[in-house]
Amino acid sequence: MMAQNNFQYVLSYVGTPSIIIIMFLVILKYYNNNSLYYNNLFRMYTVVHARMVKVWLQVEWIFKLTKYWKLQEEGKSVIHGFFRNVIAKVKESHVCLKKTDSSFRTLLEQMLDIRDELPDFATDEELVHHLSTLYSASEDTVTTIVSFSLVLLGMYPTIQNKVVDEILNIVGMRDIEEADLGRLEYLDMVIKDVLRLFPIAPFIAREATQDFQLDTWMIPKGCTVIMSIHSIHRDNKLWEKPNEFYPEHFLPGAVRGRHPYAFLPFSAGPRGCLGKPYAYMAMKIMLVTILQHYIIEADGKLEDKKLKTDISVRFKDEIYPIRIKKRL
Ligand code: HEM
Repeated sequence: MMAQNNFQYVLSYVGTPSIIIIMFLVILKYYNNNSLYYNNLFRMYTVVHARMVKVWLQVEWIFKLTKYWKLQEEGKSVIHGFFRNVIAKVKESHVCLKKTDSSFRTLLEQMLDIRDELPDFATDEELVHHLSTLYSASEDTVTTIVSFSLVLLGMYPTIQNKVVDEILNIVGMRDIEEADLGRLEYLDMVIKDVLRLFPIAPFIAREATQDFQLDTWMIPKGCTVIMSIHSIHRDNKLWEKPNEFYPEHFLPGAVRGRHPYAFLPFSAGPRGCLGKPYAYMAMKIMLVTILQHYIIEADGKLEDKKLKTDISVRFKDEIYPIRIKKRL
C-alpha cells in the first residue's frame, strides 16, 4: 500500500502534463539562484564538508569563531523555519484530511497519524528535523543522478536508443505503472552504471566499535574510517571498463562474478540509505516519462567532464547541458 502510494505520488509529480517543468528543473537546477531553501541546503553541504576535511573545525569553540558557524546558523534557520511553517499548516487541516480516508497521504500526514495514536512518537521540533533530513537526503540526490543520466544518454545515443526501445516495448506511450518497474531491466542497468560512475556520496565514514586488523593495518577502536566509494567504483580489478559508461557491467553474469560490496552507491548495512527503493522508483519514473516524449542530445565526452566532490559528487562546472527534441 505504501509502495503504491509512493508510486502514485511520484507519477503525479512527473506526469506528462508536468514534463516540461521537470525538464526545466533537471536542466536548470544548478543555475537556480532564486531558491532560498536550495541555496541554504548547499550552504549546509559546505559546512558539513568543511568540518569533515578541516579537523580543527571539529573543536566546537573554534568552529563557532569561523564563517562556517554563521553559514550553518543561517542555513538552519531558513530550512527549519520552512518546515515549521509546513508542519503548522498541515496540522491545521490534519484531522479533516484523516477523515477523508484518502489512500494518498504524505509522509508528514502519516507521521501525524502515528502521533495521534502514540503521542510520544515525536515532538514538532523532532518532526522538523526528520523532514529536513529526508528532504536534504532525497531531493538533491535523485535529481542529480537523473541529471547525470540525461547527459550520459545524450552523449551515448546507442545506449539511449536501447533504453527507449525497451521503454516503448514494455510501457509504450501510456503512463508507467508500478508493475513495469521490475521489467525495465536495461534501464535499471543504465541507472546503476550512472550511480557507479557518480556515487552521490563519494565517501562514507564509520567509527570502529572494536580493534580490528585490515590487511597490515591495525585499526583501533574509536578510530574513524573513511571509505572511498568513488575509488571502489572505478577500480579496474572490479570493473571491466571502470571509466566508461557501460551498463553491461550490470548484466546478471557480471554481477554474480563480483564482490557484493563492489557497488555501494547507497552504502550498506544498518546505516545504509533509507530511501533506496524510493530513489530507484523515482529515477525510473522520471527517466521513462522524459524518454517517452523526448530525444536527448548532449555535447562532449564523458572523459572531458571534470568532477568535483564535496559531500556529493558533481560536474566541476555544475552545468548539465542537454538539448531536447520532441520524439515524433
Ligand atoms: C540516488 C539517490 C540516493 C542515493 C545515491 C543515496 C545514497 C545514500 C548513502 C550513500 C547514504 C549513506 C551515507 C552514509 O553511510 O554515511 C544514504 C543515507 C540516507 N539516505 Fe539516501 N540516497 C539517495 C536517495 C535517498 C532518498 C530518496 C531518501 C529519502 C526518501 C534518502 C534518505 C536517506 C536517509 C534518511 C539516510 C540516512 C540513513 C541513516 O543514517 O540511518 N536517500 N543515502
